[in-house]
Amino acid sequence: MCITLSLSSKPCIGVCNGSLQSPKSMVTTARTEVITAPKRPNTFPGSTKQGISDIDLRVQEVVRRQSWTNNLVGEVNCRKPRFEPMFIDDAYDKCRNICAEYAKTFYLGTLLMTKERQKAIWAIYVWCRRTDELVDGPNAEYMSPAVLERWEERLQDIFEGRPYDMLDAALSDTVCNFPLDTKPFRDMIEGMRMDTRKSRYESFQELYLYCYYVAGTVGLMSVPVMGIAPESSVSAYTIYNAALYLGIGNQLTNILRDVGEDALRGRVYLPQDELAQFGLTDKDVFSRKVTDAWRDFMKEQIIRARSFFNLAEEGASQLDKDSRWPVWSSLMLYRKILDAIEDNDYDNLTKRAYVGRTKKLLTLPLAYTRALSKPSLYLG
Ligand SMILES: CC(C)=CCC/C(C)=C/CC/C(C)=C/CC/C(C)=C/[C@@H]1[C@@H](COP(=O)(O)OP(=O)(O)O)[C@]1(C)CC/C=C(\C)CC/C=C(\C)CCC=C(C)C
Ligand SMILES: [Mn+2]
Repeated sequence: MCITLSLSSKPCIGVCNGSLQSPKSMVTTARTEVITAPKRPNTFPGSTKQGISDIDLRVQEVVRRQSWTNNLVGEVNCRKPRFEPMFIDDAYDKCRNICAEYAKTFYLGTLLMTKERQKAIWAIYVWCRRTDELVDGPNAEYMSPAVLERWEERLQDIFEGRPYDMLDAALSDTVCNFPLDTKPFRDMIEGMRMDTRKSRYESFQELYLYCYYVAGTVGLMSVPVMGIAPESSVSAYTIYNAALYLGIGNQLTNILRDVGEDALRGRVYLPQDELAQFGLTDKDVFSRKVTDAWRDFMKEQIIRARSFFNLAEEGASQLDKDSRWPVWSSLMLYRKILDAIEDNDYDNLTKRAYVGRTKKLLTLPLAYTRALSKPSLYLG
């Protein structure tokens, strides 16, 4: 299946008519519940040994602000367009089909969620996938700063109830049903900008920022939809952090799986200073030879990716019970990719680590069992 990206400023045929553009005033209601000040950790997982950097603080600031959106009920950020019920059902169906086609296992996980939530997650998935396709997809050669600029304007239109096409309309509807904020969406676009400008990362801090932009943001977008379990006693801030860490863990894993493929595109998403500590350079990446130094380097990278999954675990159990299964599935399946890199004796230069269908299917009931576990009282 192909996701069409229509980025010209011409209106799209048959979809964007006047009836989609009727802004309604925004109603925002704050819940009365009081959020206690989160405990401030001394170090963040992205921190260097030298301490907390500007990047950690910037990312944490976004997480803190997003955790406040969870305290909002009603039509947040909503200029509700007057969609015909059949039109909007069709729009969500299209999102559903794309999600089922591109992310089969994850799609299966969404089936347990409430109807409203699954539709919202499909709409967000499609927007993220289309954003990623701008730089990674078949039309990537047309990528330019202007394209991203236009995509960002379109995002604003989505949030203001002026969707450009059907897939956008599903997201316009979603932002009226859940307290979503534009910031993580904008930051994902910023990640695509970064990807077009940069092909090397000097340190883990730089890479951490990239991972936040392209994947941590997905975690932040997902929590307001998935919901926090009413019996959870930890702060929303802690749960949003766990979501951020799951996104980062997924992206780091993705990077480790794809080192060889990325190198063929001239890209190295590995911290240059850490490569140097193991006596390695870009040349070793491009040579596609798996040496002992490479294996030792990879072992450390895998330990770090796993540490993000460990941090995400407790947060996954704090989500609303119907939303936990897809999250546990994603966490457990991505972890298995790291195991597969080990099974390939750390050859991610010429091989793509792969989790077979049987292993995937066996993981789903295990994830389901984990999803049944109740939120613990204390998240250390
Ligand atoms: C339940 C669940 C997993 C929900 C998220 C659904 C969603 C909106 C996914 C969008 C993913 C997407 C298309 C992102 C665009 C950028 C991108 C491609 C990032 C990489 C995804 C994996 O894609 P793939 O393997 O297909 O990569 P290629 O492009 O083919 O190379 C990423 C690795 C990011 C994935 C990040 C997540 C799915 C975030 C997970 C975090 C949560 C759902 C929060 C859970 C909450 C708590 C409290 C733990
Ligand atoms: Mn991609």
